[in-house]
Amino acid sequence: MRLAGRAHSINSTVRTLIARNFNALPIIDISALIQDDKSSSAVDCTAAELHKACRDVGFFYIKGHGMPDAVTEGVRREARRWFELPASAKQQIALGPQTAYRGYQQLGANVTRYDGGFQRDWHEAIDLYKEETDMAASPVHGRNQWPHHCPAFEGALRQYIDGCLHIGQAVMRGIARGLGLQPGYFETAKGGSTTADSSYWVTRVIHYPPLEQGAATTGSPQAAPGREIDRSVQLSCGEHTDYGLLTLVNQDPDIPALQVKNARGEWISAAPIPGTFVCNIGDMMRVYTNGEYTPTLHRVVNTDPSCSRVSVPFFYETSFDAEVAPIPALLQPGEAPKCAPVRYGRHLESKVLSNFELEPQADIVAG
Ligand SMILES: O=C(O)CCC(=O)C(=O)O
Ligand SMILES: [Fe+2]
Repeated sequence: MRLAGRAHSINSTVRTLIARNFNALPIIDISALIQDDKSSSAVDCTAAELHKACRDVGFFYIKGHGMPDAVTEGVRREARRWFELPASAKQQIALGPQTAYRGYQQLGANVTRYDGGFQRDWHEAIDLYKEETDMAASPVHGRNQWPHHCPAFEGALRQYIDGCLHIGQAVMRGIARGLGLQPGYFETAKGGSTTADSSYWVTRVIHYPPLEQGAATTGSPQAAPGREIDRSVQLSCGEHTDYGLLTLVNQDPDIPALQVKNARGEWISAAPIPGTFVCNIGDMMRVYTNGEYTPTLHRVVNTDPSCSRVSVPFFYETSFDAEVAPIPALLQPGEAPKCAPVRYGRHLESKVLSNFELEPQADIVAG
């Protein structure tokens, strides 16, 4: 791994393409990182595993993360109850530009854009973001719309977010170490701040009904005339990469729905494994590593005809204002940066502002 020096014996793009022919996702025990024993050789081994997984797959499971099952299961159980509420109750915290895109998105409001159009994703969700103090600085800055009328759900969510921040920080320290950087690199690299408190975060609580319901509404005349793509396969969530550093996915057991694309174009199942999170790296890691780590396309297809699925992805990010650029120490002598610098918050805004088609859809009844 990096700690022993970085031998670029073959062109890194060629190597990435060869390596990305994965058929399964690695499972990595991160308990040494959670214990934060800086001198432990177990930490070095874990860092090496993370490096290989980020470079060759972009996805991996983590176990030994320390979050009790009661927390991961509790947040999904309370979410499921909340999504069973009548549509009118859920719409009380509806998201839109006026709520800084925080709150409830009804079924089909989230879209995946393709050349020439978009397809509605067949899910409903609650979106929460870190609350920044300067509300005027961004269209996504604002107060969250917590499900106040369900205290058990709100409590479970807050506990879950605290735990995910801790796990995200530990995994990013391992990734930094695997790259041969100081373990705290992704904290100190954040626009001059030196505390983990500057990490931005996003969480999305998602409910995916079985897809049969969705198929009937694809191409409906009420939906954005002329622009919706009539694709034969309705997806729960269309293919995409994530926007930031690291995603942790807490998903319902027994319902394989998350799929990850390998270099041969095959969709590999990231089926649930009890006690684990599925993790993946996002767009910012490509820039930081000058393309050595690339985010992997993934999608969600809930093919179970009888069960809806709940997942609660947590996105552990760099600070909102971070100027993300290839890390000089990761460049080979004479290697030019090929990834243009990007400000994380601007990247997030551009994605969030194009994620939704919020006009009323007369044919879709959520709840
Ligand atoms: O629900 C899942 O398993 C993953 C969802 C996802 O990819 C996302 O929200 O970015
Ligand atoms: Fe994703």
